[in-house]
Amino acid sequence: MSKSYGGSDLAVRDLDLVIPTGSFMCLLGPSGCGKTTTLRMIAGLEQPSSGTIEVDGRVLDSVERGLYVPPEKRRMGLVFQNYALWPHLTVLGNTEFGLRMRKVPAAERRERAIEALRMVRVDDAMERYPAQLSGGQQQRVALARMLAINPSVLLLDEPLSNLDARLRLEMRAELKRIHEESGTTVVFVTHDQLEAMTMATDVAVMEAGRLQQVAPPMEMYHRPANRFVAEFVGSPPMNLPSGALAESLLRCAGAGSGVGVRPEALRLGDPEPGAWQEEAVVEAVLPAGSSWTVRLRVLDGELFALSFRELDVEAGQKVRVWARRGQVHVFDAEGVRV
Ligand SMILES: Nc1ncnc2c1ncn2[C@@H]1O[C@H](COP(=O)(O)OP(=O)(O)OP(=O)(O)O)[C@@H](O)[C@H]1O
Repeated sequence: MSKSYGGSDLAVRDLDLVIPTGSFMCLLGPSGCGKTTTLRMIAGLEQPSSGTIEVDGRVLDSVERGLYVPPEKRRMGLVFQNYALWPHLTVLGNTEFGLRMRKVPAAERRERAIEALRMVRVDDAMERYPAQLSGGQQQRVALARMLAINPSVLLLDEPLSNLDARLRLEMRAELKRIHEESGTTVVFVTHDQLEAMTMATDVAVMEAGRLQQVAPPMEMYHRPANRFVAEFVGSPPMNLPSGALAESLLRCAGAGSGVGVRPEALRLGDPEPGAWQEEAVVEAVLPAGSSWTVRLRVLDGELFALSFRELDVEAGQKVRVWARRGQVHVFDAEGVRV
């Protein structure tokens, strides 16, 4: 499918994406790449300009056939970044709200709401009002409200971005658990590659409205389809040198127009036979407690190396830097990984 707003440039271009039932699919990409637009089309809040959307063999949108199913008939739950809870309703009241709208009888409503609250672990605060909850608890209630309606697909648009780092980490683990427990298909929009890597069963990377790659996180990490994905996924980002340093790497790794090597693939010291290697000067050592990042000057360029063991080097020191051949990524002139 594609989407253009009012005839302007395409916000989403020829997106062809299959989201397996029960998967946790992260739509990942920089701001403005079309993630939210994609999610809103799945929800039925926007209509595609061309193409179709199908869930379980049921066509929800088909521009060509003039078909459009409104949001409330899609059995999807949508949670935004700003998950407004009703301030005058208790946690239980908020969680029951969607079921009330769907005219579910009172007893069943209560039972389903309590079950959802138990799943997100705020069942001990059912009688409280949103103002009496922490940010993380409010977020959980917003989730419970969606889980209670038993959606076939749960759509989440950066739901963790308003939380502090500690809570975000906790909620990532929680979301993962809730997904595994509920078996619901989740589509999660984020620009945070770590969020995508840690939670998703599948990641779809987008850039400028175009899908770049769909793969399980570790596959995306080890075999990025192109330069964009290689640079976007991973922290610190992949080294993508040019000039003589790139040529040195290419001489070892194979023919291509571009080359990349992840910081953690670079080692210091005696190289293994057959490895790529060069002499380097340590420019800076950046210890971070559990890891060490080193900036190296190599030929006409620089490389960041990352180690999870303490490095016994200091600035100004000469060292040998090396990497296994198989860990050097080669790209062709179009930036596609060879
Ligand atoms: N309602 C709208 N009207 C016109 N243009 C829009 C509208 N919504 C989004 N766009 C444009 O469509 C493109 C994709 O936007 P979208 O919000 O889908 O990106 P995104 O990847 O979710 O970004 P972000 O992470 O910043 O939310 C952008 O160029 C944006 O300016």
